[in-house]
Amino acid sequence: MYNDQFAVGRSEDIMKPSQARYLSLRLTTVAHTYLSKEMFILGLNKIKMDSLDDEQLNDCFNNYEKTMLISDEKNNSTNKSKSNEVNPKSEHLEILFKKFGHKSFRELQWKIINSILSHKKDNLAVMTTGYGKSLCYQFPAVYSGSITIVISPLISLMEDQVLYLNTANISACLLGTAQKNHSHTIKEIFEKKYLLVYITPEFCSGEYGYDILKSINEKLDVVLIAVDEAHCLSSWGHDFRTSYRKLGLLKDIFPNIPILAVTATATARVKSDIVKVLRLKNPQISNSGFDRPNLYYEINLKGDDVFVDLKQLMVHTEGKWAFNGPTIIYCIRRKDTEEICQILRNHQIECVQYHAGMSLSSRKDAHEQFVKDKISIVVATIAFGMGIDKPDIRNVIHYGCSNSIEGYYQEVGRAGRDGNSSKCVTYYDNQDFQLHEFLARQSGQQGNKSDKITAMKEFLSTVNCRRQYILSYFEENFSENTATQKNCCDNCLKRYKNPTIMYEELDFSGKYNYTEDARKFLLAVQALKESFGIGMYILFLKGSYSSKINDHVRNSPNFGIGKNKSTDWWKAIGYYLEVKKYLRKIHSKKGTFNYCIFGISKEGNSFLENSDAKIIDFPTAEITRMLKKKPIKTSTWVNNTDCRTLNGNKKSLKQDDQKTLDQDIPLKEEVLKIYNLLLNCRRGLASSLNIMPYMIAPNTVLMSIAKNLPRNLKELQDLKIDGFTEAQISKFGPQFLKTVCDNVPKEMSTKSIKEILEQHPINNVKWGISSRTTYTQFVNNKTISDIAKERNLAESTVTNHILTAMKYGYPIKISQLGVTSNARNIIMQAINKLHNSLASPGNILLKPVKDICPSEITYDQIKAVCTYLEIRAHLNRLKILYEEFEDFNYSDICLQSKEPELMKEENSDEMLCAVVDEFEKQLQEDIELVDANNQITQEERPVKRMKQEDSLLDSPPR
Ligand SMILES: Nc1ncnc2c1ncn2[C@@H]1O[C@H](COP(=O)(O)OP(=O)(O)OP(=O)(O)O)[C@@H](O)[C@H]1O
Repeated sequence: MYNDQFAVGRSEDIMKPSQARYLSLRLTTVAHTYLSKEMFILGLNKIKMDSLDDEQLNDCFNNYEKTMLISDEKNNSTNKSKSNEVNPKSEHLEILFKKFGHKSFRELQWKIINSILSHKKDNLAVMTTGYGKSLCYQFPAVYSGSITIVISPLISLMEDQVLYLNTANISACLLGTAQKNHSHTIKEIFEKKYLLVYITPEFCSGEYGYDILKSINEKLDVVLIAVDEAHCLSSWGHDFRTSYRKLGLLKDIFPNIPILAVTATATARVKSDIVKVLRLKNPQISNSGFDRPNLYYEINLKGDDVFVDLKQLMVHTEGKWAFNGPTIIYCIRRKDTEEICQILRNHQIECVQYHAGMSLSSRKDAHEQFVKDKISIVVATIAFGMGIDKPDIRNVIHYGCSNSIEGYYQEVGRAGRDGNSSKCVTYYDNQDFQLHEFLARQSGQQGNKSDKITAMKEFLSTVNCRRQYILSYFEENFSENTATQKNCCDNCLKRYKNPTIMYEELDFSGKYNYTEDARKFLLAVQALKESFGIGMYILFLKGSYSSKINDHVRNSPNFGIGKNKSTDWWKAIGYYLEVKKYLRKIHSKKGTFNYCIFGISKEGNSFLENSDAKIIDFPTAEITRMLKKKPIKTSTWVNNTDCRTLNGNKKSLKQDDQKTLDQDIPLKEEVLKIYNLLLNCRRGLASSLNIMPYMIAPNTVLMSIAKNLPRNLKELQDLKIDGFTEAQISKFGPQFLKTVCDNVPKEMSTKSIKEILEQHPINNVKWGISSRTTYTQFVNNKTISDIAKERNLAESTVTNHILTAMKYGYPIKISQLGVTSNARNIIMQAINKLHNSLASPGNILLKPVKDICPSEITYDQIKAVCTYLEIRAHLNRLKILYEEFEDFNYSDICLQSKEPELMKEENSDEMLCAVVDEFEKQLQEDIELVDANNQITQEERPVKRMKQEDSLLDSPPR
């Protein structure tokens, strides 16, 4: 049986796995040498793909992909020599900026677009949520003036895109089997009125649709066929649609037009399915990776009170609790969505409910209220899924865990599509797993789903970086060197706060010794002949009098060996042993009743047999909760390892990481005020035009306007704000400008530090010719050592010149002076330790600071930090609103004392908090002193350090 549809399940008529494996590997070898990817996949089909197990199939693809990668790299390096072809030309960038509002292409976007426009190549692109897949198929149409046909699974998604494109003056239409005005739209398509034609897969495969598409191909110029959410065509994907399966006919209709298949997630099996079903010819396969550095992952056990749990993520403002931005709360069951909605409403919190049991019109209504910013919380089952194009969702909360990492990744992927920091918080308990397992048994897909649930358990209980866990789960070539950051997940945040000194039972590296507990548990399993579920083993360990335990078992020498620990403790140990595969799960069936029992795995047996074997590992979340806390000495000098160096690999921040950190910077009250007014203005515009607010302008655009306060169209255009197209500026710019002009009195504008320091110079700053020369060279990209050599000066003299320039108001980034955030923290802690203050650092002696810092901290780094502190103190005393240096606040990230978790947890990063508190206190005292001298009342005084605004779009995940 040569199977055409290799992804249809396992055939009975199979060859032996070893045979299949041999063949597949052989084929891989042959493929490396002779075959295109398409041929390779077809070849694999012929050796009865369904006879391979997952591992074998993955091996095949991994081998193949590795070879492809190597040959791709080779090709790339040869291609790069013809570099004219590789880089976008000015005409591409012009269209990109005018029509889409972006200044440059993201790396894969251009690679794909170029291959379509220049080489008519088929493409399969796996790009993480928010990467910018749509540009890949929209740009070729706009650039070439020819049609792109886009096939997408959801009408609502297509409607949104059509609306958005039309708002941006890009002509687009939608054709679906259920659409009215068909004939009129079709007539307009043939009149060449549209560049983008969105169609449903059903329309495409119907007879009528087929004919229309055929004549489009014959009569019009088509540049590309795009298949969005392409994973839907694979039954191995998580959203299989039968209508997608028929999309192979696209190659019959458009034999010479390139196809681009895009999706956010695809395993090797799904990718092969896509290539096969769509009959892609020697496709270029691109993968953006799965990293979402702007997402913060946090996992908690459910508490006794839902509202108390949710409150942890809210802020209290104007007498009400609220999340800091649009929020989705996912529940496993419909009835949970009802309950949680009710709980929120009882606390006067507005929310809408969404699940598949609601009528279509109520679902549509709920969806609309959420995406149109009328209501900011939706409590939903996972039915609220694909098609949510809202870019500014700040929180995705799971009240009840997902049943797979794939599902979790998709669900949390809805957060932060605009690239801004967003939180993904899960509350779970063991009943969630039981529920998922029950549902898996009901669906008859127990084996596959059960493995996925186990992986989810591992993710929930891991004590390592969760971001790295996700990446290692999806990425075959994942390297543990992927940079983490202190705010990428709860585990990293905890590690950042140094957990090793927080619990008595942990060793210095924060690990727990599981050996004794694991041995006891496995002995219980052995005593009960590996025939029961976890509950029964716990009864044995606890020496229970339950009638379920018979006398024979009761007489076992190990009966009751776990009496001294609680049932919850043993449950947690049981789950740990399951996740770590010391226990093996056995699915059984009695009549129609499906159940699971646990036996001892090979690893479990070898552990039991070797009395010297030890299990020392990080504690799971459940275990951590039950550990005894240990008081922390407040005077401890915590030289925290920056989380980025977790694996001992110091890595510089990636651009996106930097972006996440930059968003942590608190904003001035005036900026927030204008920003909120602009949000209102946008809401009004959206409602009158009946479109989504983000189609008018993304939040980031409004924030940029609020920060820069343009007063006329030219000033607005000159800002060249990313994501604000020419069409949007001309349509909506005037309204935003009016909002700015009506609300910002001219004299209230903030001043640059340079302006302020010119009028109010810092005492004794001499801005001589030598300093000026150095500064000019420095801004012309010469390094400190280059300048020193060229001018025959000591490097420290050059650094002094640059610091003088800073005191004179010239914006210089502290990072340009070689001061990393870690070094800065260490120096600030040292200064605070010696001077009990950071607010008046004028008289700091450098040597004592140097003496208590690690040896790698240099005098020049200390001088730089002192200069920053000196300028800040000076500005704060003047009490004039100022625009920050580009990364002036960067040196202040650790001074955000308003981190809820940092403040909430006992024994938290005490040293840092002490620094923060001291700094704030001193600052307040200084201000009060000046106030008293100048007789200025509190009300008159402009606020310098701004409060974290509740509705702030950029508020950092903590
Ligand atoms: N080259 C670019 N430069 C800057 N921003 C970009 C660029 N390309 C896309 N974006 C922005 O990225 C965001 C996400 O784009 P898009 O909706 O196309 O992503 P996506 O990959 O389709 O995500 P999803 O899987 O969530 O639908 C949008 O706000 C878009 O404006």
